[in-house]
Amino acid sequence: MEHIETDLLVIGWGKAGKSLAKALGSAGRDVVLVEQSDQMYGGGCINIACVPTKALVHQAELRRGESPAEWFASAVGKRDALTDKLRAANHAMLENVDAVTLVDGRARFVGAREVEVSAGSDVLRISASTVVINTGTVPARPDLPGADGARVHDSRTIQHVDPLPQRLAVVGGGFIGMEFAGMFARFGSEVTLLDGADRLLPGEDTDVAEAVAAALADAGVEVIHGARAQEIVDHGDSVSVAYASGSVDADAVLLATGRRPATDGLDLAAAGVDVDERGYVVVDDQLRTSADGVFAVGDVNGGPQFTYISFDDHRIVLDQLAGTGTRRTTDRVAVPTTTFITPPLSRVGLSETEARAQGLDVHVVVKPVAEIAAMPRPKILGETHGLIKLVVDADTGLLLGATLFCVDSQELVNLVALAMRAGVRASDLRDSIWTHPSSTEALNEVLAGLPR
Ligand SMILES: Cc1cc2nc3c(=O)[nH]c(=O)nc-3n(C[C@H](O)[C@H](O)[C@H](O)COP(=O)(O)OP(=O)(O)OC[C@H]3O[C@@H](n4cnc5c(N)ncnc54)[C@H](O)[C@@H]3O)c2cc1C
Ligand SMILES: NC(=O)c1ccc[n+]([C@@H]2O[C@H](COP(=O)([O-])OP(=O)(O)OC[C@H]3O[C@@H](n4cnc5c(N)ncnc54)[C@H](O)[C@@H]3O)[C@@H](O)[C@H]2O)c1
Repeated sequence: MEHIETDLLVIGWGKAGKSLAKALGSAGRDVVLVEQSDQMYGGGCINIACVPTKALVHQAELRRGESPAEWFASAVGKRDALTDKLRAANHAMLENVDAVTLVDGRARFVGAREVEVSAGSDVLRISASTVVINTGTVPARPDLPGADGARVHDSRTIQHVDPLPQRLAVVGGGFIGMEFAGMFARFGSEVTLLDGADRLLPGEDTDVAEAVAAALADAGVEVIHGARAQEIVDHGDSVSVAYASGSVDADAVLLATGRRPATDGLDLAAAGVDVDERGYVVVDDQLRTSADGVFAVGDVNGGPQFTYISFDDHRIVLDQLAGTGTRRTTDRVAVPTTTFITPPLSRVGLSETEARAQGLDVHVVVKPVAEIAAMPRPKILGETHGLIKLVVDADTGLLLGATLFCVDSQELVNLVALAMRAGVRASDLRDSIWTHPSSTEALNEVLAGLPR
């Protein structure tokens, strides 16, 4: 059996792993990166997750005319062309670094910092001074009768559903459920979203959840709350999803009920790597596992599941391998999120409910987007759903949090997050000069509601 020894072994081509491989390989350190699928070069984000789904959301928003199925098929073609291009670019990016060796196959630990990689009948043994586990997550199929039926999809397979389902039942009202529900409604499917909770976005303020529900309803999504799916029945030419108080008929079902760590067959125990009760690799605030010299980065370590968090994970590990060794996950402040419904829902910091629950003295300013006179951009784009809400510390005048449910919010939230990190006062954002017509200029008007 061939045996390779290397400085750094990366298992899985996730965002953190590829960034580490590029940085250390370019600095001349020997790196081996193992990826199990040639369809996943570059990792989940560019192949099956963030980028292709947002390409589909965009195509859905552009849809005009009377042939939903044709539009969808063409959108999927554009999606595939984009991912093919990105996958090739990602492969080239690492292939062109002399010190990086790319290995196709599935890795399995056989000892401390030692793996075997199988690709067909070939087996390769790799030992490394440092190992980085970056294997990501996979959909967590709920334990429901009928969940493995032919008409039942996860977030990956639904992107190639053929034909476009006339009726789609989406199970789960989290990030994936809401994004796909909104997208398929815009493609022309009749969408029913079943969610186990009493209302959408149970962690958000009521006015925000109501605004999101209104936008989804206007897009044609029917949301049924308190509907925890119990059984899926395939009727041959259709499918139904049963919950405690009823059932919904559909042509296809999307299960969007969360994800689980991709550690099957990795034999983490052989490396002395501990996992928690959900199977995620246990790490400290510098992403070190229980095994010396083994790190876990990205979704598999149980942290927030976002590409930019995986990217920041790479910075923390890189800092230990080639820097000062001081960077930690606890350094993260004001980390924003965006759910790509239409318009996008972006959040950073505390909600009003969270701030008040902490006993903070706050000023809250909020305005429906349609009523923000000094922000014509949503009217220009013809998308005036949503609201903008900011929570400000009454004592310091500093921003504590923001909910931006409006066009361009995936950009605007980054500016607000930076302001929070840099200690910029809300009044400075209110009094700043912003370009026109932009979405940023909403800050002039919405923050004008603060007491002077
Ligand atoms: C539908 C969807 C939409 C999303 N949209 C967004 C978004 O808009 N914005 C955002 O920030 N995040 C989004 N996310 C989350 C985001 O995709 C992940 O947080 C991100 O990809 C981080 O991944 P990672 O670094 O953990 O590794 P991944 O990108 O998951 O890569 C892990 C790699 O490891 C490989 N692998 C697994 N096991 C082995 C093994 N034993 N041997 C070899 N290789 C192995 C896998 O094939 C895979 O290529 C979305 C997720 C989904 C599912
Ligand atoms: N825009 C983005 O950044 C983005 C987009 C997609 C995914 N992601 C990441 O991927 C992760 C996984 O997304 P997800 O949507 O699968 O998980 P999630 O945890 O966000 O949501 C799962 C939802 O399913 C519901 N649920 C669970 N079992 C159910 C059942 N039997 N019947 C009805 N409802 C049920 C839960 O109440 C919850 O609302 C997210 O947490 C996020 O980190 C990010």
